[in-house]
Amino acid sequence: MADRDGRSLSKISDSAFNTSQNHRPNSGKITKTMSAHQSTSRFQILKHQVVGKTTELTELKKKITTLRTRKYKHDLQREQAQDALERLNDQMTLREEEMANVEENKLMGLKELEADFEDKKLSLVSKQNADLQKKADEYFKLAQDTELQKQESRKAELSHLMGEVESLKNQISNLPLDFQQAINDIVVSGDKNLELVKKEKQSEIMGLNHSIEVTKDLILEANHKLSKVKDEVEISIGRTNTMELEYEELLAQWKLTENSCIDLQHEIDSQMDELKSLEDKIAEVMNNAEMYDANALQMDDQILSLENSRRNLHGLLQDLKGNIRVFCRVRPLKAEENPARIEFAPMNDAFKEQITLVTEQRDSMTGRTPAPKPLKKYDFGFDKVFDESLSNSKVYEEISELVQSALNGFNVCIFAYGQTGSGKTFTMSKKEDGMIPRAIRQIFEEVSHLKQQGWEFEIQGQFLEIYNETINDLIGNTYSDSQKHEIKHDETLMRTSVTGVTKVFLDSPETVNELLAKASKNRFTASTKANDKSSRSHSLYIFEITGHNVNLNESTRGVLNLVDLAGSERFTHSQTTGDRFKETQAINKSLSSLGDVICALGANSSKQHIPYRNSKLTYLLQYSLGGNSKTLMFVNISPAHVHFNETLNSLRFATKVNNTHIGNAKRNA
Ligand SMILES: Nc1ncnc2c1ncn2[C@@H]1O[C@H](COP(=O)(O)OP(=O)(O)OP(=O)(O)O)[C@@H](O)[C@H]1O
Repeated sequence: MADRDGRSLSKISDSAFNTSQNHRPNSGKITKTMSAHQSTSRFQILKHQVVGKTTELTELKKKITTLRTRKYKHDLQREQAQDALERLNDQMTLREEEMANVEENKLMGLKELEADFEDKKLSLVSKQNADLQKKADEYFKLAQDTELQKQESRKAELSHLMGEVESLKNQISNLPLDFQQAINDIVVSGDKNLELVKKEKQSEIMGLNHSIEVTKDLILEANHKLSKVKDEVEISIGRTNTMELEYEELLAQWKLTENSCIDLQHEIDSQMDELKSLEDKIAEVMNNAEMYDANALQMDDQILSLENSRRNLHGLLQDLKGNIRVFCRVRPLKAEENPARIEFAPMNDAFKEQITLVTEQRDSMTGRTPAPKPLKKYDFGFDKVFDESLSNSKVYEEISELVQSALNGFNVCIFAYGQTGSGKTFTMSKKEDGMIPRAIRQIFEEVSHLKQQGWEFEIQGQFLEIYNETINDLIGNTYSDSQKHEIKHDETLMRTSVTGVTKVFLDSPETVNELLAKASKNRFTASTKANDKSSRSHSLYIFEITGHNVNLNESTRGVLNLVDLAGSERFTHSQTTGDRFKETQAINKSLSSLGDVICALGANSSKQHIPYRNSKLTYLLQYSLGGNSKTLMFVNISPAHVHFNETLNSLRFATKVNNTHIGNAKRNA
């Protein structure tokens, strides 16, 4: 209830109570607990960050391991490919060597064959020549021997010898032919042998050629495989290069990551330190909080008792100010109005604010001011005087305590009194700015504030008007002049109700504003039908506020009546008959009844009859005008000189009200 206290006691100077409210230990406890909560939530955030960073680190490590495995596999493949290449190179070298050997063998075989053939040929020829020579030598020797023998027996045997020689000659002639034949045979057989050897060697050569062809095919195949392997090796080398680049990139990335991991680790470490110190602080705060909780319980009791004192002090302050107060408000002169104006000379004294009406003494016949200008002054004193420069917000500052009283369980009546056009509606109902919208906002703000201190409030509203002593419901679905609404009083509970008038539960300023708009629309519709009736009807906005506090075991019920009265102007000649006369009569009756009731209440005699029944207005407000209530009347006045008399009358009526002192107000039970 600090605001309640603050607001109600702000007017009391040197109020140590107010100061102690602002520094009460309970608020300290809340601050420390909040700081403990903040530390805890900061700790949670840091923890969350640490978990996130650790996960990131693990992911990066996994990625690096995968890449390392991939690199290792590629390296292995590359090495295998290089081995295969080397093996193929070796095979190829072997094959080439084999092929060279085969070629060499072939040439050597051929050379051997040729040499063999030549040797055999030469030995055969020399052998035949030697045989031939030998035979020739033998035959020559034989011939010589025979010659010698024949010389002896030549003659005898000449013929025989001659025959024999002849036959021998034949034999000799025949001998070379055989011999030739034999040589020929030997050559033919040598050739045949040579052919056979050749054929043999040729078939060997063909076999060798075939194996050379096979070897060539193998070499071709090996070359083909080799180029394939080379291609693969090229690809593999390309891949390896890419992978090496990738690997280097990853390595750089890994380095960076490692660095950021290190930074992160540092950050984590420092955050962990921070967390640790926060945890220590939290533990300390929690310890303190427990201590504060214990103190808080004690404080709560003190607050409850202070709250009671505050309420009593607030009541006392209101009593000191008097239960009926009058605020005078002067509206600005309108542009379209005659510039001739009443002069006001406001001045303050210790208890009242003074307003002095200064007017020229005019000649009643000519209406002109005779020279020199004699001035006439009328002095009035009210609780407050607001000059035309003051805004509604300034005015509201002065009434907010009264509105607060309704929440504290008092009946409050705030009237706006004055002639038509003097600023009553501007003061009371101006959209969002008037006393009614401002009071609504304050009530709902206070209700939500007091909720924290265990107060639960219920607000109900009735919006109605009194025109020609007839009550109309301004927010019912069937606004109609003909509908009869009766005022009922419960004398035991001191409560008033009006039959058939809509009573709504109000749960937000928005709901109230919607209803105010509806009420104003209904008034406007009716006023256009009935020749500006709105100026000649009283509009009443009644808020019933009930509250209960379980902690204090206390209940309150206050009624806030906000009333925009009908124009207070007197009869004019044009109003002596017809509806206007009736209207004016009804307004005058109700306004003078209001004055009479207030005066009777001020007479302060228990036996004094209070004429509530003299008008619907006073009868309806019976329980809100008595000693149990607080009343504020705005007297709205115009500065236009043309309204001088009405202004004077308004100020006189207000003075009558202001001079009344009704006993101390009591809260409703
Ligand atoms: N304090 C003010 N500052 C500026 N303008 C004002 C002020 N008071 C009244 N007015 C203006 O004066 C005119 C008359 O005011 P308003 O309608 O509030 O008078 P009223 O007394 O309620 O009249 P009625 O009895 O006809 O309802 C309006 O145009 C209003 O805007």
